[in-house]
Amino acid sequence: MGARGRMGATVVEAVRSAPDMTVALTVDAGDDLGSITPDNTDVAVEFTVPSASLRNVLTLVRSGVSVVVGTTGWTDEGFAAVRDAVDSASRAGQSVVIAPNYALSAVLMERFARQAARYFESVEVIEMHHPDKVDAPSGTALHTARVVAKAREDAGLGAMPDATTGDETSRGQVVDGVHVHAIRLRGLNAHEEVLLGNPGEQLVLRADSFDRSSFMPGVLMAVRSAASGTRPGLTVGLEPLMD
Ligand SMILES: NC(=O)C1=CN([C@@H]2O[C@H](COP(=O)(O)OP(=O)(O)OC[C@H]3O[C@@H](n4cnc5c(N)ncnc54)[C@H](OP(=O)(O)O)[C@@H]3O)[C@@H](O)[C@H]2O)C=CC1
Ligand SMILES: O=C(O)C1=N[C@H](C(=O)O)C[C@H](O)C1
Repeated sequence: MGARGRMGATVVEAVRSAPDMTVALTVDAGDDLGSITPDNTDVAVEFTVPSASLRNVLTLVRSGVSVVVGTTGWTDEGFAAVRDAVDSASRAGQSVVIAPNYALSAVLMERFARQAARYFESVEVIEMHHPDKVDAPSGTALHTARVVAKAREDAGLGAMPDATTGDETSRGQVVDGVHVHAIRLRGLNAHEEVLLGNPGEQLVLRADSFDRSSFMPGVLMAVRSAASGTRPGLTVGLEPLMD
């Protein structure tokens, strides 16, 4: 799904180049999703737009196909709807993987941020992307902020120091207490920094996807997992597959 888009086209080429995979169908906006069935497709890959992704995934799951999803904009309600649908699916081993970022560098950066969060007073997230991106902040930045906030909460840390008063529009979006800043700049692709601060010291974690090829090993890893049927149900994020 989304085969003519920037990510979709890159995925089509990656699957064509993979020795153990074939492209069954390419589908985009306006095409009939009903053409994708378990008879012609083991795993559908979905990179479309946040407004269409939930509907696409539910349709595919209900038709018996496993799905790997890269589209961003997912909510807890969306995850719950997909979890229910795939758990009550009739085909054994059917699965859905939804990950905001398939680049190994970004997944590892988030893991390191989770490990580090408990040791610092302050944490902020900055994401930087190409200006053709429709959503902000990025799905990855939202996910990172939630993961960091959870790690801080688990460690018993309170609110971060911030003396800002009055108009706070310059302080970014606050996600579970973590400030997230979004930059859109021609020439960039997909980049994220997590800044962690203590009195007299700073740790900067940074992941750069210079090219969409960076996402392909993770996408193919998720496709292989879904095709194997060894991890039925919903998996959120790539990290559980890497472990
Ligand atoms: N998880 C990850 O690792 C990554 C995730 N992403 C995410 O993937 C998504 C796609 O990004 P990108 O490829 O750059 O975006 P593009 O805009 O280049 O591609 C989106 C594609 O989806 C198509 N589309 C739009 N609506 C529908 C619909 N209802 N059903 C089927 N197809 C539809 C568009 O068609 P048309 O142009 O005709 O409207 C287009 O071909 C974004 O949410 C982005 O954040 C991006 C990179 C990595
Ligand atoms: O739209 C993009 O380009 C990207 N989207 C994903 C996101 O929103 O996190 C992943 C990556 O940042 C590239």
